[in-house]
Amino acid sequence: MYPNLKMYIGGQFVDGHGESSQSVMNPSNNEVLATLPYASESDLDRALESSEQAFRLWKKEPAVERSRILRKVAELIRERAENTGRVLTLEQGKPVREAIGEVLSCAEHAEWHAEECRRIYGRVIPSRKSNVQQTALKEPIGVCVAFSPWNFPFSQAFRKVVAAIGAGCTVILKGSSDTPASVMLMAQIFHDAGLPKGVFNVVSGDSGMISEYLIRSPIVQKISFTGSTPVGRKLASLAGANMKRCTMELGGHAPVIVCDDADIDKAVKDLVGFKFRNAGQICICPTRFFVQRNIYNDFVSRFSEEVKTIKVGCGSDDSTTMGPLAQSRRVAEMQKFVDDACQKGGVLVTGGETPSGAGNFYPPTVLKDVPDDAMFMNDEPFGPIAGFVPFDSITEVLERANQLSFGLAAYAYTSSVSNAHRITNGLEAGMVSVNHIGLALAETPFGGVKESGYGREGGSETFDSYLATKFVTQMS
Ligand SMILES: NC(=O)C1=CN([C@@H]2O[C@H](COP(=O)(O)OP(=O)(O)OC[C@H]3O[C@@H](n4cnc5c(N)ncnc54)[C@H](OP(=O)(O)O)[C@@H]3O)[C@@H](O)[C@H]2O)C=CC1
Ligand SMILES: O=C(O)CCCCC(=O)O
Repeated sequence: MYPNLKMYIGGQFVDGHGESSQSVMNPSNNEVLATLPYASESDLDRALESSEQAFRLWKKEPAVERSRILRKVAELIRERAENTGRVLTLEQGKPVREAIGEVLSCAEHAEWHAEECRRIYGRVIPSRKSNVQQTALKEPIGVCVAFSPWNFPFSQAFRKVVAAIGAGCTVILKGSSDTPASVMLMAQIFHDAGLPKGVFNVVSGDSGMISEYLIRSPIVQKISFTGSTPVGRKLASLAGANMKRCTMELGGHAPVIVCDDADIDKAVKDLVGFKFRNAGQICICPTRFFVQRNIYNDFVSRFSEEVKTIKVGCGSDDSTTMGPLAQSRRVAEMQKFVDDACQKGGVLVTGGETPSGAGNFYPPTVLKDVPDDAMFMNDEPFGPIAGFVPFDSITEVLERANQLSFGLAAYAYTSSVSNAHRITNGLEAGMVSVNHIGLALAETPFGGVKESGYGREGGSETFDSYLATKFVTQMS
């Protein structure tokens, strides 16, 4: 089931020539799945050269042809979703239904970009002289490099690749070392859809060496990264020093505001479902739960009762509703968040204890009365922990929700139009969802503000960072 791992360079699936190697682990049992190919500098040079050569032709490829290939990609994604999802679960751990859903969502991303890439319009600007024609052209910027994470190993990589290719750019992808098969199977789909060689390359190995080498290359025009804010800061600095354009999709610490006039049943169902999806390893995951004081205790107990229905287990088991954490190091991290919150006065309501045995399992955990100085309320837990605090007024809760340097997603539940208006206008976030969980669709912009990054993926903004505007004025 788990494939033999290769890189994809110049239209061929190849081994790495780097000296080191690394095992890819199964998070459900900590067993070795495969050995990760390690790129050498010469491998990276071949990826750079093939991308640069391919760009010379791909940038002139008519949009209708780019669109046709992306539609074929969507078709192949749907055909291969079951197998791709099951492989994704083996290396990342999420329940197989979630994994298949992640892969299928990329068929929608492919179709969105197939439609939108035919609407990359320039414009004619009325000139001051009758014999002068002024036009603003949109042109693909060139060879791009994408660094994608392990939490949504297929969809977070796909968002970058499909936008670059749809815009007429070429792209070198370095997926997470923990989840390499997902991006290799993605390369196979683009290959089988007839994408010309060199338009899409996949490399793997030492993240630090690869990013340093590629970002310093004069061939590369842009980078896109999804991952932690500390790594994002490092890559953005390197990109800045080398004058590369950047898209940064970084960490988050989403506040949830539940007003006393909310539909409690719906809020509990929605929020438990999304909080513990992917074992909470989602950058837009609801994390700090602010609940209005007069419904606080009732909400916490109803939320916790719902949490107890979650079935933790191996992602390949169809009855599992929450899998393990992707890496073993994250289990100790979770315990640190819980112990610190409790030592500082927080109350453990359910979960909160590291189980024994194989696999990176950690129970869905609910904390209440979490003090502001707790690690949990300041650093991104990126795991299956919900922390509750009461609030009294909208003014107070907006101040607390905006307190952190993160600004990715935020949520609110209220039946009051004026509360919804005040909250959506008052929150410092790139995305706000009110009375439902409605983010990360192909047709809607995805991205953050403050230290959650910049740039947008998806929506009508999706090609912006892969295009340059050329102004042409011509006297006849
Ligand atoms: N915004 C998001 O969607 C995501 C955010 N995160 C953040 O990361 C934190 C924990 O994940 P963890 O993996 O431990 O975090 P890291 O910051 O160590 O790694 C995050 C990602 O960045 C990559 N990476 C690390 N160093 C470099 C580098 N020098 N050059 C290029 N890529 C690099 C990693 O790839 P590799 O594994 O191959 O080294 C990994 O995919 C979470 O708390 C969360 O904040 C994580 C995933 C997704
Ligand atoms: O956490 C991220 O990297 C992106 C979240 C996407 C969520 C989704 O696709 O449903």
